[in-house]
Amino acid sequence: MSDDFPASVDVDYTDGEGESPDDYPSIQHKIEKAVEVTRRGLEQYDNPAVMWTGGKDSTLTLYFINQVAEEYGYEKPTAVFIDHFQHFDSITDFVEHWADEWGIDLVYARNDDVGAYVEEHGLEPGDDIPVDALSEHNQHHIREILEFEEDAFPFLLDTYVGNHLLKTVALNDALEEYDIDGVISGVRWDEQEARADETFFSPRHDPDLFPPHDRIQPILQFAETDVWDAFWNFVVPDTVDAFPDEGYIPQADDDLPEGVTQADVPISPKYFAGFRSLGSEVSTEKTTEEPAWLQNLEGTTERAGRAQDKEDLMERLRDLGYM
Ligand SMILES: Nc1ncnc2c1ncn2[C@@H]1O[C@H](COP(=O)(O)OS(=O)(=O)O)[C@@H](OP(=O)(O)O)[C@H]1O
Repeated sequence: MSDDFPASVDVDYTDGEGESPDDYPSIQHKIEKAVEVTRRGLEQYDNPAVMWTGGKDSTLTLYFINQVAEEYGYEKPTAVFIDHFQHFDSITDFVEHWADEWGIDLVYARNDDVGAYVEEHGLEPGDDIPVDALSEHNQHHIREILEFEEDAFPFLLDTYVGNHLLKTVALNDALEEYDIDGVISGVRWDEQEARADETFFSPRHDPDLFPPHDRIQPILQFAETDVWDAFWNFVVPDTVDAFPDEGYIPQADDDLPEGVTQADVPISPKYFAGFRSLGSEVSTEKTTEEPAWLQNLEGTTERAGRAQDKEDLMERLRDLGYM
């Protein structure tokens, strides 16, 4: 990144302040804004990276990145997948396949020190990890930054220590290793109260907490239902030759146009099987077998079962650098 970051970057940190999805009345308005933010991000940052999980939000974000990079001739940013050791198996096949298809350089960020302990002791999610078995770096985060005083913590993502070590520390280390100045992510205003006040460009400049960088958030203005609209009307028709150009919304998991299979579309099979979100194997529940986009999106919650969302946990995790 540039030596004089953030002075080298010309973005409006207040863009999006006080707004909600309703301020963008149609899918066209939402897409126009996503393209504008993505273009500015690719133009202004020396070394942006996209945070990609194979989930619908980050895959939609990556679609805008691909479009903008191809149209305006920007280099495609590296995609960072934070491997927290509790993903659904099928997710890595999915990201590897589409990274290859779209010519994306994909890297994995991991907290290797925690990973080594988990592997060596054959831990299952929920088992305890003793603090003193970890590296100084991790112990510094646990004691000084999180101010956690107990001797052990559970190997679980949706907890204060687990989420911070497995995701935020892994992310921070990757920011440093790859010298990333712009983190492009797929967070949305409507998915989590703690994200409702985010702006399209959001500073993370405190060097005591993370390597200084900005967050670039092109799809804040998409509600869950808009994400699916964008997939079936734009992303899939643009990606799959045999898919009708005017778009089509499948009414069941096998209701795909002639000549198109689930493997052809850049939508994880988990959504076809009824998952609404893909957090982790242990924290994500599905409530029905219906494909995600056909469910009662407005009347039920997208993040059923995420302990992370309880009380003020998400807010505290975000203050320390989580997405
Ligand atoms: N493990 C990992 N690796 C890379 N990038 C990640 C990761 N977790 C979150 N993100 C980024 O944040 C976006 C929103 O995440 P989620 O709300 O689905 O995650 S979570 O509920 O907090 O686990 C998410 O988009 P989606 O996963 O598509 O929703 C990513 O852009």
